[in-house]
Amino acid sequence: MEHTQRLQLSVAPVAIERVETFLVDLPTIRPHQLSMATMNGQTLMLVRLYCSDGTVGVGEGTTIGGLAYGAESPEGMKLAIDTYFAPLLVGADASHVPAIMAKLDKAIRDNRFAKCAVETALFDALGQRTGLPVSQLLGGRVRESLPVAWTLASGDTAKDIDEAECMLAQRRHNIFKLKIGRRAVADDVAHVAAIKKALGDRAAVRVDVNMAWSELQAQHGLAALADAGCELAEQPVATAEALARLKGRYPIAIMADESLTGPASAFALARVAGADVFAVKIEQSGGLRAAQQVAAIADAAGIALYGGTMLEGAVGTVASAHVFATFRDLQWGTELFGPLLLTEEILAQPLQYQDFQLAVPTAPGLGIALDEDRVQFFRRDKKRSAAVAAH
Ligand SMILES: O=C(O)C[C@H]1C=CC(=O)O1
Ligand SMILES: [Mn+2]
Repeated sequence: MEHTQRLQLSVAPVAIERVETFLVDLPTIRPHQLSMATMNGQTLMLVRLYCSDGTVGVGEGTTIGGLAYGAESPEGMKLAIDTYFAPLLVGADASHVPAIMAKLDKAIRDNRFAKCAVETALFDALGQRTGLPVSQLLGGRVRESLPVAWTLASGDTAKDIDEAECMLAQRRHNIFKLKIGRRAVADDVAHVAAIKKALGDRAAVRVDVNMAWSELQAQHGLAALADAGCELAEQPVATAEALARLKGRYPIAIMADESLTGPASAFALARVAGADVFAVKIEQSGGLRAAQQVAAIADAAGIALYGGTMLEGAVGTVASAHVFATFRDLQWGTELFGPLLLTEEILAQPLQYQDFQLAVPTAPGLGIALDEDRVQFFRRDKKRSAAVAAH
């Protein structure tokens, strides 16, 4: 009897009744300097799907520096979902996640970040409906916590060393990614070498060039970085072909980030042996299942895995954590520190970062609850109307 009831529950249609999107603006704890932008704050595009069984799924779309990193901005994602996604979602059976995503893919080109936000919300609601964490819905987790790197990007060597020492003392991070590519190659190398020398064997040091180098600059830079004890360089150059030519020439791992925009690009990069490591990002991949496909391609090609971030807030970070928890191998750990870069907590219960790891939540769905008052407070539209009312 119980079995029959469960079966009915799992096949009974549940309609998406309403789609809500809004922007949340949060300050960063310090300016975050990347080669293409300096961030003083982060904007989260949150989407909520209200379903006929009372479940409400939440998802996040976030990027770096407005349109500096990619073609989708938070404002653009909101517009796309309100105008083009919502009519396709309302009335659809919320439990049929792959079918809904196929419908969206057919009607809407690209828009990977917005699709990822919607797929996250669908899985969150499905998890609440079934009592399962998103990682279980994605096939099952193989680890309960994830190593988390921290990015040093204050723009100042001494400040970065202090920040790293602080993180080591708190046992929060012992892997550091340094953002370089803004200055002359020699200056950047000196910056990295000074940090590695100060930290020694207590920490791993990696760099992210965010495509800023020419191939010739990369030849000089990678050789010098390897000598300085830097273990990995992320996207030193822009193209897959240039990455492939650099890979294997120096004793430093080459990781692809911007070159990965979903499974097809992962396949193309694997074919030219363009990287030692893939930085898998759920938004860049176009969703949670697409990120798993990118990881499967890496596995098949003998390419190692790293769990990347678009500096998402708590919702996108937890969605990523559920996905990365399902990877068979995660040789280079993750960088799921996004919420820690923000001054404000928007969850009722903060995520658990300890002993250099992030714990993957175990409750149904994403396993998190928003602090509704704080979310409402930081909503862009609420702040505007409050300002208008004051005049
Ligand atoms: O990887 C990127 O390019 C984006 C991002 C990830 C960490 C960070 O500080 O910036
Ligand atoms: Mn990167």
